[in-house]
Amino acid sequence: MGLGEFKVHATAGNARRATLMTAHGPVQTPVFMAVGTKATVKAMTPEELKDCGTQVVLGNTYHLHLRPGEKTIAKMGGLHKFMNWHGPILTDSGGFQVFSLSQLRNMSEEGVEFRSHLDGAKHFISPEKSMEIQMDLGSDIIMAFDECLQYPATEEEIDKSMALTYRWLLRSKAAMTRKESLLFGIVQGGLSLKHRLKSMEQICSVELPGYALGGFSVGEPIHLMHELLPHVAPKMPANKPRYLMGVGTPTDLIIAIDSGIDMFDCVMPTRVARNGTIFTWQGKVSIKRSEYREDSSPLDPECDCYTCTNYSKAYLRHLFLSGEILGSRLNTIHNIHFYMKLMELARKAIEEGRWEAFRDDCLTRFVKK
Ligand SMILES: CC#C[C@H]1NC(N)=Nc2cc3[nH]c(NC)nc3cc21
Ligand SMILES: [Zn+2]
Repeated sequence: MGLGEFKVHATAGNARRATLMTAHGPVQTPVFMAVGTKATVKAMTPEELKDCGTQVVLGNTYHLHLRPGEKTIAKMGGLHKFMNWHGPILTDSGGFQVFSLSQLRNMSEEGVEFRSHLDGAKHFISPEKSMEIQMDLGSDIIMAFDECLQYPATEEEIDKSMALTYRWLLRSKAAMTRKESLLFGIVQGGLSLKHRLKSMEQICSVELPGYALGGFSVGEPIHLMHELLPHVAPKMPANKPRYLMGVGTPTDLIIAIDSGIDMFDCVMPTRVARNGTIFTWQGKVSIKRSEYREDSSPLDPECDCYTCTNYSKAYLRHLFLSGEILGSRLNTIHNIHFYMKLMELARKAIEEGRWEAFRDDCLTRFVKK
């Protein structure tokens, strides 16, 4: 397969089993991508990530630009070498983080001037600067620089923001000159089907190796996303990967795959693991519960991860209550393994013509508790 080629091997309704070829190897989809915002997936080594079935790790332009700086990472051989992760890396463009993390100073056609949330220093990011940062990092999949509107917003504000995001996509494409990298556009439009379809028309009119849906899971009731997805995702180019940004729970992933989404990322499995919430095939487990005080069983009897193979709920509860670092590590290993196993089984179910049954079984299992 050539760089950027997206080959669909099997379908089940809107669900697809495909392969995307990147400069650091093939990505089997549907895929869940582990979030490594500051050049690390928190509490896990790259070897542990690989052992859990991780294919793609996410990095972030905003955070890495502020610290340690993309020029430093470039001098150290690029982000793959710097973090010792030699599989595909996708980097977000910084738009979302500037709007959600920094003290926003000044928005213009040119770009965004903002103050660092770390030290208040002034920075400026534009489509060209975002592309330069992501190319310096050596990213395999580069996200276009988009304007991330805060919701709720008026019709006029949404239209204006979509038009700016479109103009910034054209500038991103012109500035992304690294031939090993794949540039993905980002469809905006909030929760209005009319605006989503209009943004999709604009963004997908630009020839690109992949397209993302942004602007969900930014605080809106998740059922609105579930209702919108079947009307939007299947209308995106069928021969290109579709990436749903920042989503989601195991239930969200199954529903989105059923609507035709191929790629996902979410901080949830790693974040909630550190807070003692464990995803299992029987629903969620809160390890701090007193019922687990002398429970010798693993987190999930149906899981074969390192944590479930070697440790009891009693021990993991003890580590959590004691605030031990090992507790975060073992819980994260399990949650990441769970998400990767869920994607592996989804890929097999689509390949083997069992998707509908697998989908329904998951939705029943995950709704408990
Ligand atoms: C509006 C918009 C938008 C999207 N734009 C870019 N560049 N990154 C994103 C990252 C996200 N993470 C989450 N949820 C945690 N929603 C996201 C949406 C975006
Ligand atoms: Zn496990």
